[in-house]
Amino acid sequence: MAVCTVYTTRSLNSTCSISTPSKTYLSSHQKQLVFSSTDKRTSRRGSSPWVINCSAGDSQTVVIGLAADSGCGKSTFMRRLTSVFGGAAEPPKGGNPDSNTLISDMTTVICLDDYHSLDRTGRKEKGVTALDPRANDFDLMYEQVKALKSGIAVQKPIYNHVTGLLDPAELIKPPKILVIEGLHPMFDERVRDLLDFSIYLDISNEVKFAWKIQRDMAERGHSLESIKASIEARKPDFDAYIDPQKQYADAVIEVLPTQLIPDDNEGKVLRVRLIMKEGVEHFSPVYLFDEGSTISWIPCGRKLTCSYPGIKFSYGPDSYFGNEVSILEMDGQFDRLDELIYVESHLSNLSTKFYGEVTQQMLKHADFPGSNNGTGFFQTIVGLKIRDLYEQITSTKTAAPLEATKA
Ligand SMILES: Nc1ncnc2c1ncn2[C@@H]1O[C@H](COP(=O)(O)OP(=O)(O)OP(=O)(O)O)[C@@H](O)[C@H]1O
Ligand SMILES: O=C(CO)[C@H](O)[C@H](O)COP(=O)(O)O
Repeated sequence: MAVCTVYTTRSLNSTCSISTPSKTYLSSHQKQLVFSSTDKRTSRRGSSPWVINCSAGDSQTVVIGLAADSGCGKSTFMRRLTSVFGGAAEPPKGGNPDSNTLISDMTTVICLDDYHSLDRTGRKEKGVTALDPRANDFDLMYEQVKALKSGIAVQKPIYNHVTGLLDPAELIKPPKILVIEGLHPMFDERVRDLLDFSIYLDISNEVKFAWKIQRDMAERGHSLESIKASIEARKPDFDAYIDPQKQYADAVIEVLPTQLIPDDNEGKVLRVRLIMKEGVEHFSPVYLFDEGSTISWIPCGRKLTCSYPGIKFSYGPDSYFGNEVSILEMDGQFDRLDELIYVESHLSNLSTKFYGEVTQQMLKHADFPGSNNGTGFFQTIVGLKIRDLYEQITSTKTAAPLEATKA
């Protein structure tokens, strides 16, 4: 006898069904569907013939993908994003203290490291890195993201970064906004197709190295040689499996060394480019002064304090992996965050709810890495665009039945 429980956050008038090869079990008017059958379920990691479906109720899970290599600012970005929606993001209450999941009122952020199919020892034995698709279970990732998007809770595995082992699973309920962050959110076509919006953090090698040194030497006690060796060892797989995902992203935040200081090798002043795909549903790219024009702007004058090497903005249309894009670029850093309002007031399509909201968010998190340059600025803007996308998607869904009635 097999017993299966489906938790759904869909409305009470939604219908859930589970199809096995021999029968379809149907349940309506229930938030929790419990059923039993004599069918045998195949292993969780095998190709399961059980298909679980819930009809759309009045709730909707919007799925966002965030891809980047390790140590490239995903956690910092997530903290900025969840702050836009309000409330604190915390690990599941009473669960595994080493859980990688962060839950707030509106958002649940799951880390795709949890879909590593090989633990640290397993990878060592097989001679593969965590970036290698063979070390990850994309079938399970797809099944579970699809279930959450359909309003069904899942038992997600946990990869424990402290022990390097795969821990017992944790229950993840469908949130309003599900963020899947990690190495491979856009690698598998099936998972990619589930994303309502995708972001890639493209940190150039020079900058990645500077950040790694800062964190792993200062905070984790690693040596310079071991950091260099770890970056070199990951590079072939990074180039093969992680980097190519940027072609699918709706927005890319590219972080490069500054061009304002000739031959700069400190990596402290950054040139950051926000590459925004045109024609993405529910997403209108931000622009500077005049949409579609090519602009170069040095705002350092009476209203913005700029010490050496100053700040330079650029904006214009471009092409990226054959796609039409708009690129907003900022090279340099802010001296005074409160003056950011001057820059904000020259940008359009920011999806703010009130004048100065970007500046307010930046001031709120002035202590986060990147708050004085384009990384923090553009991450905050993307956070506001995601809020807008969520509001558009959910309002479209709730408006749809009305339209049908009218017709
Ligand atoms: N915008 C930034 N400017 C300067 N340094 C940054 C920035 N973002 C991140 N860093 C540096 O990189 C480190 C890693 O950042 P973060 O923890 O956000 O990355 P991550 O991608 O989540 O890493 P991991 O996957 O390894 O957990 C930070 O401790 C900080 O030193
Ligand atoms: O690329 C990574 C993503 O965070 C990690 O290196 C990967 O998850 C393996 O983790 P660990 O080094 O803790 O075994």
